[in-house]
Amino acid sequence: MPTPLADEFGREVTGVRVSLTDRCNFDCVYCHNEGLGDTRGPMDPQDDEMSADDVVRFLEVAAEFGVDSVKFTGGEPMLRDDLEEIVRRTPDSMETSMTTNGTFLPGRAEGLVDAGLDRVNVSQDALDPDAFAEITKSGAYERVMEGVEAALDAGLAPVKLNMVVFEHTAGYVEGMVEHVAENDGLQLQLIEYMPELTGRPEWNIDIGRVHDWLADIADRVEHREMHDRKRYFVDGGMVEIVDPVENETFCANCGRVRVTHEGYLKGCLNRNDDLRSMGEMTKPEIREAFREVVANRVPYYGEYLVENDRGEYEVDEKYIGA
Ligand SMILES: Nc1nc2c(ncn2[C@@H]2O[C@H](COP(=O)(O)OP(=O)(O)OP(=O)(O)O)[C@@H](O)[C@H]2O)c(=O)[nH]1
Ligand SMILES: C[S@@+](CC[C@H](N)C(=O)[O-])C[C@H]1O[C@@H](n2cnc3c(N)ncnc32)[C@H](O)[C@@H]1O
Ligand code: SF4
Ligand code: SF4
Repeated sequence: MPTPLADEFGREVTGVRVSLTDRCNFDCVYCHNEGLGDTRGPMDPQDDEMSADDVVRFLEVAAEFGVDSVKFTGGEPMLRDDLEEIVRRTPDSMETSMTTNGTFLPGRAEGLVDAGLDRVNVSQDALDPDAFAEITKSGAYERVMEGVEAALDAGLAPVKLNMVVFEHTAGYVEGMVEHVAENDGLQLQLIEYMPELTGRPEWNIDIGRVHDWLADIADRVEHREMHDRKRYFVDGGMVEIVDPVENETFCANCGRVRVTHEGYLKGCLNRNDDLRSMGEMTKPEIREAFREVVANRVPYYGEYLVENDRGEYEVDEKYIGA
């Protein structure tokens, strides 16, 4: 395996997150759409989306640089009819995973596994259909539950359930922790609500309290290398906390480059001032662009944003207009 590229903060890039579309059949109230804003708009295929060839060309270059995992996301990645083709053509050296709202997994999960999908995360913010409908602006609760079943039936266990923890869902955390403890093949990922790209800071809840509660009831706690995330083991279930907000340790352990649906390389979820188009690039040009994007990556909290005397984060002057 080639040695991965590292940025000047010593962060090796071993993973890529590829947004395959910014279209979506849901309209979740909190959605950051991987840093690109609103998902609302037409649901038909759009001309601005990377073709399967473009995605594969990029992944082949990333694999040459020792990137050993890819996450397909969106928008809703399963709105892409050529997803199976993309997964099939993903370099074998990469662990291939996807984050989806789950509605299209029934009928397609098995084909995706045949194509080489290794893992899936399904977003499920509550076990209550009414709360679910209110958050996602959709009535597809049953369909999502069927999607989780389809993924398990296709052999994708453990399936991670993604739950964004914010004002609307805080009351459902305990039930979700019990749910994954009681059901084999499920894990829970509690994602701190990120207000950076969506506004509405009033929806924040204190994720520290969730950590404390889990630490009290957990049999065991582990730290994952990626982002130094904590994993709590509760009654046989696994609960991981994703807490990137104002978390310098999280950013210091961040080793992933993103690609937007339009084929822009993006060094950080929270930034849009470092985008670099791959457009019609040839492989040698993509290699050069990838090297540059990695070289220019900086931890968002702690470097791009620094804490001032009042305890607020502000952009370090050296990055303004850079
Ligand atoms: N700020 C920030 N948030 C992230 C990062 N990675 C994941 N997140 C948040 O966590 C959400 C869920 O991530 P997923 O796409 O399900 O997957 P993951 O947790 O990154 O990866 P796995 O656990 O390996 O499946 C993202 O949409 C973000 O909201 C990151 O590098 N930075
Ligand atoms: C943008 S979605 C794309 C994939 C797919 N449509 C889905 O919902 O799983 C990826 C993940 O980001 C999470 N997410 C979206 N907006 C967020 C926010 N403001 N804060 C924290 N997580 C967020 C979602 O819950 C989902 O798990
Ligand atoms: S399903 Fe995913 S992409 Fe769609 S609105 Fe919800 S979080 Fe955003
Ligand atoms: S640097 Fe921080 S905010 Fe940016 S993608 Fe990495 S973990 Fe997320």
